[in-house]
Amino acid sequence: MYKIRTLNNISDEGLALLNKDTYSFATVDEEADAMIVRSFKMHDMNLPEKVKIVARAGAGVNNIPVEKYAEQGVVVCNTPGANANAVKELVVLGLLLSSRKVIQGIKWVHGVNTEEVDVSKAVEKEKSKFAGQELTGKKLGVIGLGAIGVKVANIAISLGMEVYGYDPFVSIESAWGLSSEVKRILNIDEIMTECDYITLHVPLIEQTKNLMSAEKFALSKNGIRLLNFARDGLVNIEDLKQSIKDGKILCYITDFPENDLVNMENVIAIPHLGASTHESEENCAKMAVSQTKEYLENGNIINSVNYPNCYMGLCQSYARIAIHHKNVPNMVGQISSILAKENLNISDMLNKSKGNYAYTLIDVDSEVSEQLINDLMAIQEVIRVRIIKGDK
Ligand SMILES: NC(=O)c1ccc[n+]([C@@H]2O[C@H](COP(=O)([O-])OP(=O)(O)OC[C@H]3O[C@@H](n4cnc5c(N)ncnc54)[C@H](O)[C@@H]3O)[C@@H](O)[C@H]2O)c1
Ligand SMILES: O=C(O)[C@H](O)COP(=O)(O)O
Repeated sequence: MYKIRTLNNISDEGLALLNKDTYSFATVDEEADAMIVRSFKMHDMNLPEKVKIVARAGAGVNNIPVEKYAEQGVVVCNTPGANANAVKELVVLGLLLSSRKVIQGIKWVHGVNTEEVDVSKAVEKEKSKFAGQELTGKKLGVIGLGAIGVKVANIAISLGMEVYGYDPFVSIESAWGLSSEVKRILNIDEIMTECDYITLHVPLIEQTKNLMSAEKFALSKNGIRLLNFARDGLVNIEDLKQSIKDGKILCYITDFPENDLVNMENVIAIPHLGASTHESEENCAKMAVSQTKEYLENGNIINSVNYPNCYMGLCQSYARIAIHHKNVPNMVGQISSILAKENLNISDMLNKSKGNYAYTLIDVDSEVSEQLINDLMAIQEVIRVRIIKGDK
């Protein structure tokens, strides 16, 4: 029986995939074999040793100490693309809200004193205050062409925008999905100088902190619209405030409100609703739960951000040995000589690495002794060893 701990509300449709004969819910952290999380900040948490996998039902993993967990032999996975459509749709709304004074107009309508004023007449008098601009023909810069950036770029093309895309690490899959009408930009400064609208779709990592700062705003035209549906921390808030005052930024629309921005003119702050649709929550939860099951039951790693993806299907031998270790030379040699010493026959094997960490899956034809597990754990670079019962 495996115990699952949820650190945020996770969609019931996803949790329903946890069959009751094999899974139950942990009420305290210490009981958990796996944790399923959305934006709960795990950095200050002491992760109990029993936890083997953390599944992020969503994209961003900056709330999880990914490297530290790798060192503890804990797999962290996310659900790439599962909420991309929901975010894309909100970005379209962001483009429109930053172009048309709809929010200001609605506020004005709600403020009309209908005891004294005929609103239908007042509308025609006042509406000129709320005139905006159209998207068609304007230039949009998309920074980050992953699951979300590609969808945003493509829909902007169909809205008649001229789209500039910047992503020095774009994947082949993303490149295949991108409209050929998107102009590939190799230097982010060109996005700043050319575009009327800029939208951010990169992860928050050390290299992207303060990606948008005074130096970049200095390059932009006056009156641009900046959309941030990716993360706070990507935009330097002090520099942003100054650029709004200077008229460089006509509208900053963000999914990540911060105290300094909440009541600022020309800022539209949304309470982190990018992924909050029924469909996206269901998609993310189903993916996170399936990946958790695959790892706990079969040792297979899918969509991991700190260990290599590794898939050997179901174990059709006697048992499967799953070994988390450092990515250093001679690990496979050391592991297989321990198996040979115990006269254990290998029927299938996979070894993969990602950065400083590696993972080896070995299917064996007979029982794995406690001694063998201890011998494997005694290898200095081995972090965790798990035995999974096979079909035979
Ligand atoms: N508002 C929300 O609710 C919401 C929902 C989902 C994701 N997000 C945020 O959006 C981010 C992107 O999500 P995604 O699903 O598209 O992720 P993704 O991993 O599919 O795409 C991220 C892209 O950013 C690119 N990138 C990395 N560093 C870069 C840099 N310095 N310059 C330019 N490009 C760079 C990568 O190559 C990749 O193509 C997530 O990391 C998360 O922070 C927010
Ligand atoms: O990175 C993400 O997937 C989004 O920011 C969504 O976060 P949430 O699951 O907390 O809504």
